[in-house]
Amino acid sequence: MKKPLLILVAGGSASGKSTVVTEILDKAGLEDVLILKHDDYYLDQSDLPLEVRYMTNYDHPSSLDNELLHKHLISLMQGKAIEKPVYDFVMHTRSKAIEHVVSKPIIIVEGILILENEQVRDLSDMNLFVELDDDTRFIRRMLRDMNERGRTLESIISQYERTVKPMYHKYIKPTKRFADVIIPNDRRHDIAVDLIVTKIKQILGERS
Ligand SMILES: Nc1ncnc2c1ncn2[C@@H]1O[C@H](COP(=O)(O)OP(=O)(O)O)[C@@H](O)[C@H]1O
Ligand SMILES: Nc1ccn([C@@H]2O[C@H](COP(=O)(O)O)[C@@H](O)[C@H]2O)c(=O)n1
Repeated sequence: MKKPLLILVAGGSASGKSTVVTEILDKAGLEDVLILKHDDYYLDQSDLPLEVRYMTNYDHPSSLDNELLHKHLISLMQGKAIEKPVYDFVMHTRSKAIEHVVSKPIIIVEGILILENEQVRDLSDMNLFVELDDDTRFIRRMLRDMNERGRTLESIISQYERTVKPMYHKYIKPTKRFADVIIPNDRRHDIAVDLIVTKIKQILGERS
């Protein structure tokens, strides 16, 4: 098996990381792709009471199990399968489920802090950063968290002010400097997507 192509996709919460990844894959006509969410690698907190878990700073690098992610990426890059944790956003911890995940020729990992860890960056072939202003991201996150993550408006606002916004500016935005391409999600970004698609095809061609 050829070495898989690893792409890391960072950007603030609700900046459009998943949406842009879908756009890239559709445009490239790529199907044999493994998409991993860094969110699944939040540390297990099942030993803590729920009230304490509510207060965890989920936008700080220390909330993520990068050691496990790194180990899993090494295995996947060697063509081996992994047993991946599955995160439960309602209970704020890992769920009891474990997912058996097989390696694919293209591996994409999305996450707010995916470009923060040097060991993970060292494995990557291409780093992308999706950019969107704070206000639009806040509105999109609010709608998503109420509809999909079981949150109240009050909890979304207080979490945003306490951790999401300050951590974005302290830890997430600075990782833009590690990006090969910055994708603006508040205006046309078809040129950025085309360049990325061309580069993916070039690397895959060289490896075949
Ligand atoms: N260009 C866009 N225009 C309008 N809505 C968008 C756009 N990009 C993403 N969204 C919406 O914003 C929300 C967050 O997008 P998503 O791709 O899930 O972000 P992320 O993966 O960064 O958290 C989703 O509801 C998505 O449909
Ligand atoms: N228990 C948790 C864990 C994480 N979050 C938030 O998720 C955001 C990252 O996910 P995106 O899909 O938005 O990139 C991050 O900003 C955390 O605040 C949470 O609310 N609860």
